[in-house]
Amino acid sequence: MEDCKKSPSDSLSCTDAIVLRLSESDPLFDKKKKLLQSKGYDVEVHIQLKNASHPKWARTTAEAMLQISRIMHLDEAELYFREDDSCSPMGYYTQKNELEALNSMLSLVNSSFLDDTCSHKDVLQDLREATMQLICDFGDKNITESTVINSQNCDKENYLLQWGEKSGVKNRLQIAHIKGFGRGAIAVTDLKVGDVALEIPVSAIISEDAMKNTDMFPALEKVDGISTETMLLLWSMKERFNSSSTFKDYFDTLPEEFNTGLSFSINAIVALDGTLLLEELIQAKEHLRNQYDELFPALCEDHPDIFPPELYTWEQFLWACELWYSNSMKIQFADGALKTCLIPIAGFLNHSLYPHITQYGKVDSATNTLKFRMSRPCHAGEQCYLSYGNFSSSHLITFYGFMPQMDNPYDIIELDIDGSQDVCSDEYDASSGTTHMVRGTWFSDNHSIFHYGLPAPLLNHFRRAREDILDADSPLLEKLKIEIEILEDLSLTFSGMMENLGEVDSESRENMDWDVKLAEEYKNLQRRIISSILSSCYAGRKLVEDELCKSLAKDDGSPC
Ligand SMILES: C[S@@+](CC[C@H](N)C(=O)[O-])C[C@H]1O[C@@H](n2cnc3c(N)ncnc32)[C@H](O)[C@@H]1O
Repeated sequence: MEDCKKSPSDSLSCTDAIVLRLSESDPLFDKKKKLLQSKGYDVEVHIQLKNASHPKWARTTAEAMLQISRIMHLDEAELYFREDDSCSPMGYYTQKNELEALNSMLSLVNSSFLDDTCSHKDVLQDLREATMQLICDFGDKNITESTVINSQNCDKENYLLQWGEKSGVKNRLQIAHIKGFGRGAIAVTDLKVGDVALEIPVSAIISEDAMKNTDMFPALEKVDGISTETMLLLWSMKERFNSSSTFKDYFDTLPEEFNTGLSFSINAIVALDGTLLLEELIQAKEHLRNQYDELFPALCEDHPDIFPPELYTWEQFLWACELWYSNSMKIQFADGALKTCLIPIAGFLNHSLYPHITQYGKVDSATNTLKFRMSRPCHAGEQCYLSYGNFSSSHLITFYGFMPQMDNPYDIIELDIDGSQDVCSDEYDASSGTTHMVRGTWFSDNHSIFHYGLPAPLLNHFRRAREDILDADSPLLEKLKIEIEILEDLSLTFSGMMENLGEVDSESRENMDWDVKLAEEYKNLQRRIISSILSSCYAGRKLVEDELCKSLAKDDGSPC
């Protein structure tokens, strides 16, 4: 799941201003700086509280802060696909970016509020309300379908909740079986922005500390080059069968099979022919098999009492890999240490592109607990979602075994084009030197001529490649001809990709095994993305040809 990330903005508060500041340690600092500057902002923006003069100040200021905060929270792909001229002042990049941007504003306002030196509490209160209102307005525009919930009896899960209560867990979630999700967490009461849905004491978190107190640790320490994560994984393979484990109730809730891409059958792998996921899965599995072969049977032979061979088979190793990939979280502890952990109860939270909880990776040093705070409201009875990260469907299939139901803006196809030559001089230089990519063109609002719903950095890359035959003063006619060439080249590339995917499987999904079904769904998604690009190229070509025709008619007076 998602790493605990340092916020891209180091924002400050002071007595009479709120300061939004882009952190210099942000790996995308230069690109974001240019984007901010192109919109008339600096990397540090002071919001003067004493300027709050008119009744609409709070709302207008919150909206302006949001524009800045959005940019500060963009990731690489969001930055690449941003659309300047189509983005209305209140248009958002992705739902996750919007929530992060709004919540970081809220925490900034809240921390100013707690600052005793601040003499503008009434203004801050208005700003807080305006920000909360923006979160609610955004929620109203993005209503997620209510999920059919089957609240069956969950004995093992209930034991775990009881164990949690005894261990000091504070919980406002109930566990239920949800169609299409396995188990999930449901809000017991209405949860507001900022409410803590779940609070787990550090003592109830499974981290390397549990493993370091066992007789396994001294043996593992001697293994050359072994990582702490691998030690922990090997520990969990045995601990799951330990009837006196502190975490027995947690291990009892884990499934016998995880059904991630790592356990795809050969039929599912074959079904992925023509997709990049095929290669990704094969490589991931090969990597794990090599890792297993490096450790076993050697460890079992050297320490049969610590590593009983029947617990350390390849199948059990793969199960543990799937457990850690699909359920672990990277947590920053109070001493600053970053550790990969399993978190009982929090492990029931499913992923969404429009999550309720976005920031959860840092232990609160005052309480020594991990808090799962709401970034948007969740009504009683609704499923409460987490964000596992900005992952593509191929990553989610490989390591989690599912594909999001909503359109995923992180489903990108990277193109084998060298972008390092893109030394920038135009308005799109924020993306120079990056990998070029495409995604479903339905995400774009701008399908007009010279845009076509395709990413500007990609189009500009191709335009630059033809710079020797074109300059800024070239006649429109020449420019249009080049546009046609670019669209033709793109059509050719993507037609080839489409052909590689082969015919659509006509077999009914009902009769397919889970993995073949998932593989087919993934392949259909790839077809849909490529088809949208081909349609955009086709429609774009028509637009350019019409323009070309008009331009020729103007030049020689003939009718178009
Ligand atoms: C951390 S666990 C969440 C709890 C899990 N549903 C269970 O029953 O134990 C992660 C797993 O939940 C499932 N999952 C998470 N988000 C999902 C989603 N949006 N759609 C379908 N399955 C999801 C996947 O099987 C994933 O590997």
